[in-house]
Amino acid sequence: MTLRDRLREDGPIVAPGVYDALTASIATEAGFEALYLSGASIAYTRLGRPDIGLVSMAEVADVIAMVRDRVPTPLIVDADTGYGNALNVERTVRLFERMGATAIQIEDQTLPKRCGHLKDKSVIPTGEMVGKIKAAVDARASEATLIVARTDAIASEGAKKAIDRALSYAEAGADVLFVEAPTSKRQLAEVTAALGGVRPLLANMVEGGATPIHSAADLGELGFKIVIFPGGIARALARTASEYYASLFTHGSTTPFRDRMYDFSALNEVIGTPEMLARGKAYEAAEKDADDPKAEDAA
Ligand SMILES: C[C@](O)(C(=O)O)[C@H](CC(=O)O)C(=O)O
Repeated sequence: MTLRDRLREDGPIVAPGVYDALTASIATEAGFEALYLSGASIAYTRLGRPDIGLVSMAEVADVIAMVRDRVPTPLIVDADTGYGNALNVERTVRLFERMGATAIQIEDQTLPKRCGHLKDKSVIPTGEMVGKIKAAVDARASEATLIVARTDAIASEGAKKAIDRALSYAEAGADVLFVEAPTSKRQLAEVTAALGGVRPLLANMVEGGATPIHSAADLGELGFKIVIFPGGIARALARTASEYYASLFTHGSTTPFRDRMYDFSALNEVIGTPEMLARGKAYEAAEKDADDPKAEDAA
């Protein structure tokens, strides 16, 4: 089922953040029906830096391709501002779609953008963003590719103006609306009351961010259709990494940490080593059969 079809069915779609092929495959194995390729998590893990517009279009495209090579799970890709104006958006949408994005999210921040949960954000004029959404819709090769329009306007213009912007972006052709960083349950409900009947809505859960954390079930009841937990995995892994390195530094051994780690064979299971090696062997056997004239005669 395409993500577009799934959006017409009941129940919220929970899309956990991923930032590489390993996290994408582990999340898929856990059972999630869609994944969110988080720009923040790429910045945190690849650059060890904040989500302030440092990651380039080509770097994200690379990650999409590597995730796609590993899992077929629908992938919602964070394209930040589209890396420039409407013409940059065109190129971004074409490239990300080719690499395997299922949905592409474009936001209305000025450049350089910053994480929606940091202070001092600013937004471009509504008309300019409408042009960028139109460019995104026109640039996609397939109707199956969804365009997610995000507005960051709550912080600078308030919820009412952010909702008006989202309505304009829907009119421009956006398939999914994402009003970033409501600061209370009341504001989350204001968003769903105004926009729930217009387009499927996306809610963003950032642990310690501006929006109070709710479960996917609660957000589904409020009227959200997609719930992302974009940076949670980077926060969980960063904490594990700190504790792991501190333990190794103190003890000069990984043994005290062993019950919190996969061992060699457990990780090999996670990354599919036995299955891959078996496939390699099967190809070797096929190659040998093809070289062996007796095998050909027998066939
Ligand atoms: C959704 C988001 O754009 C992301 O990059 O994943 C971020 C999330 C985060 O910083 O944890 C955001 O701006 O909300």
